[in-house]
Amino acid sequence: MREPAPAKLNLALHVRERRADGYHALETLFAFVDQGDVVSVAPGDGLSLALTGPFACDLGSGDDNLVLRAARLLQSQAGIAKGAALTLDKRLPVASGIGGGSADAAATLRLLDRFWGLDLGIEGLMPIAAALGSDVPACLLGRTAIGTGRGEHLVPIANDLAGTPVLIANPGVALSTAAVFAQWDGVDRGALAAGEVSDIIAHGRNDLTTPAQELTRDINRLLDALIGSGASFARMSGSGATCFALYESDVLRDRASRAMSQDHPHYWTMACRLT
Ligand SMILES: C[C@](O)(CO)[C@H](O)COP(=O)(O)OP(=O)(O)OC[C@H]1O[C@@H](n2ccc(N)nc2=O)[C@H](O)[C@@H]1O
Ligand SMILES: Nc1ncnc2c1ncn2[C@@H]1O[C@H](COP(=O)(O)OP(=O)(O)OP(=O)(O)O)[C@@H](O)[C@H]1O
Repeated sequence: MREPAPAKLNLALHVRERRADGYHALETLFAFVDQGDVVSVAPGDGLSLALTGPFACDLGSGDDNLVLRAARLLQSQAGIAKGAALTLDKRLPVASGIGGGSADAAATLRLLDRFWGLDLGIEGLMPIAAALGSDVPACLLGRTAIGTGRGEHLVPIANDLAGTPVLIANPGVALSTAAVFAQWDGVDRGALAAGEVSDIIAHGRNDLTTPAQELTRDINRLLDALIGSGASFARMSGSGATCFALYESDVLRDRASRAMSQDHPHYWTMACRLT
């Protein structure tokens, strides 16, 4: 049994306030693409995790892996002692702003809900997701949505840009989410616009871009390369350093992808579509 863990994008991310609990109040437009990690499960005694895929070497398969944390939390919340032999095919770069770990945790919850026959559904799994991380509820829902609070209050929205060709690129730099938030200057630059996804993006920002750029100059270089590649739009996702670009056609996107691999051979790229 397998479950996709699609990459998450923050099409816009407005940071409004530093809260007393150390988190930041956000307004963000979450969206997903048609590619990402994959979590699969087979019968097993106890809980175990095996890692495969291009980024397996950047992660441990120990207790702190979000797949095992999600499985353990679900086991204890459901009051069951069933086992699971889990495999994570790690295709997304780690600590890169596209929610890889959050997507894996969410996919694990959906997968084990079926595998263990718990039938909690998305609604029943939501509190467990929120306990695992700010992005896990959005990844559990897996639909275009406006997120508020620390990202866990979600309102789904129809995506007028569904199917749009996307190129996602990372300069090969891992950024700590906490370190990027710590660089935010405390200035509230205003709410998300109302309207369709395309309106929200056009009038939106990623307020973590400048903080992330203070930690790595590669983001400026990557955004310039994407904008110069024929994209109709480019922005950083989450706390970076991954950026995404939207294209008017597959041909333009694929040409940009080839140019990026030639000009920046050490960058990681993924050609995909908004869902
Ligand atoms: C940047 C985003 O990816 C945008 O969707 C998320 O806000 C981050 O979500 P995440 O990686 O699931 O983050 P968590 O694991 O919950 O938190 C990691 C750290 O990021 C900071 N953090 C996270 C979320 C938030 N709303 N405010 C924060 O200040 C906190 O220092 C926290 O200790
Ligand atoms: N399965 C996993 N995949 C990725 N990271 C994991 C996983 N399990 C634990 N982690 C840890 O979680 C941290 C954040 O990883 P993740 O890839 O979710 O960050 P991110 O892409 O910046 O996510 P976000 O956009 O939600 O901030 C990493 O430092 C990593 O060590």
